[in-house]
Order: sequence, then structure tokens, then C-alpha cells
Amino acid sequence: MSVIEVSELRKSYGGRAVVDGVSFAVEEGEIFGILGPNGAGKTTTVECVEGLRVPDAGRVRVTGLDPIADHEQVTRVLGAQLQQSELQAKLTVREALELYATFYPRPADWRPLAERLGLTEKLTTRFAKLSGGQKQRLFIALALVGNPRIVVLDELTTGLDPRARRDTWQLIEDVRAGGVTVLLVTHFMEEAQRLCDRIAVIDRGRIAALDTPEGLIRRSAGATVVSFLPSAPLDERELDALPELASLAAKDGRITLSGTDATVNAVITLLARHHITAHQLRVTDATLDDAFLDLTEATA
Ligand SMILES: Nc1ncnc2c1ncn2[C@@H]1O[C@H](COP(=O)(O)OP(=O)(O)OP(=O)(O)O)[C@@H](O)[C@H]1O
Repeated sequence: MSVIEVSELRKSYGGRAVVDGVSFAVEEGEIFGILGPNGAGKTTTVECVEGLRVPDAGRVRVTGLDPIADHEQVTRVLGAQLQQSELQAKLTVREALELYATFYPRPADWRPLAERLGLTEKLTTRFAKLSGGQKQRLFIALALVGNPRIVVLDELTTGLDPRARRDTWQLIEDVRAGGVTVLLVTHFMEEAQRLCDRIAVIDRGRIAALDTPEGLIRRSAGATVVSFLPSAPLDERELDALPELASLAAKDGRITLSGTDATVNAVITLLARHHITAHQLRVTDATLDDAFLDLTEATA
């Protein structure tokens, strides 16, 4: 069942379309990622889902509700961690958690949440005195304190140190294991690859690709990279003719090519046929990083 449905969403600023016909559906219980370069329209899209911006056109539904017309009900099912938020400077962490818990009919117990996010020692600290990373963790806690069915996290781990980032990933996996659907905007490929079931790559206000992380990597032109020093010269025409070859380069005697599994198998066969040994052979998989660059360049 889809808990978020976005269809043909459009939003312009000053005559410039920043979201230009975006459609996707998020299934209950999944972690759905939105990935894209700066200014691609990610925040605008998720803020339309949250009911914080009014779309120019298109349809958005959250558990069947309209985020604008049914805003009150939507805030009960959807928890949001905002990209740039402020709280009153003098509010302590504990007061913020207690206050936010009162906004919801069935709030979570904020204590284990605070513990999980490493905020227990900061409960009496005022908001203004928190570090950037601590504020970030507090916003994640506030997004979850209402026990939402869906949580929207925009740049979840920006500003967090590596340990806090990993702890937060674990927290998100636990949150999902508890049945919560997660819509995640991220710049971190490792985060997207580790957490997301599916990812929509947004570029210039449009969806460039929507797939599982593995699917996106497979789509990238050079999903597998092979590099070796041949024991004898190879005929470049034969290399050029390899099946599904995406790129080929020769430098200082080292040959580097990318393609698919079929390309790799054909290289091995070619070498064997000519009795050539591949010294310092390296075979690596493309990463989501490569796929991202490929996909967002492709629409340039
Ligand atoms: N309220 C606004 N008024 C005018 N322009 C806006 C407004 N909000 C966003 N924009 C513009 O719309 C474009 C998309 O912005 P958005 O914040 O959605 O991108 P993003 O993909 O979230 O980027 P980032 O990764 O940098 O956060 C940007 O060029 C931005 O300058």
C-alpha cells in the first residue's frame, strides 16, 4: 500500500520551474530516498509532502490525506525533521521533547529516544548552547516523538560526526523495523546505499531514475571496472569490440576498462586466447556515487 503518493507535482519560483512534474509513490514500511544535486528540488518536493509548501499543480496524498486541506490530520501521521529549524534559544532539550510530545495523541516515550540519540546528558542544556550536531539529533528526536506512521528526514546526518552518523542509521533501521515508513533526503551515497530500499534521483526538478540502490548501480554505464597490466601488447581494436564496453583507457601500459559482467568475461577470454597474463588485475564494482554522477550528468 502506498502511504505517500506524488503525481505530476510542479512548483515554480519567479517563473522558474524547480519541481517539474515529479511523480513517485512510497510504500508502507519502506525507506525511500530522494537523492540529487544541490538545488535539484528535493526540499521543495518533500515540503509539499509535508504540507509546508503549496504545489502549483499536481496531486500529493499522505495516507490518502491532502497535506494542505487536511494539514492537521497529516501532522498526526507524519513527523518531519526540517532542514533548517530553530527553537526558542532558552528552551532546554528536555522541555522541547516534553513540549513536542504534548502535540500528539499517542507520543513515544522521549527518554529512550533521547538516550538513543545521545541526548541524555544534554537534557538540561538550552537549545542555543547545543552544538550543530546536537541540534540535529534533537530535531531527529522531535520528528519521532509523536510516534508517526511516516517520518520525513531532510539531510538526516549532515553535521554529524562519523559515530553519530552510524548510530543514527541504526536508529532509522530500528524505526523502520517498528513499521514506520521513512522518506529520506540525503547527499550521502553511503547513507542512501545502506538505508534505502528505493531511491528517486532528482535532477533539475525531474526524476532522472527511480530504482533500488543496486538497480541504480547496474544502470550506470560502467557498473564494473577492470584494470590490469598485460604481459604482452593487446590489439586495441579487439578491446574496442568487447561487448557492453562503457569506457577504455590505456596509461603507462595499464589498461582500464568499464562495462558489465559480460565485458569482464570477454576480457578474460580474450587474454586466455592470446596467452597473455593480466598482472595486478583489479576488478571493482561501480558505487552509487558513480551511478549518481552518471544519472545526473545524463540529463544535463
Ligand atoms: N521560497 C523560495 N523562493 C525562491 N526560490 C526558491 C525557494 N525555495 C527554493 N527555491 C529555489 O528552488 C531550487 C530548488 O531548491 P530546493 O531547496 O528544493 O533544492 P534541494 O534539491 O533541496 O537543494 P539542496 O540539496 O541544496 O538542499 C533552488 O534553486 C532554490 O534556490
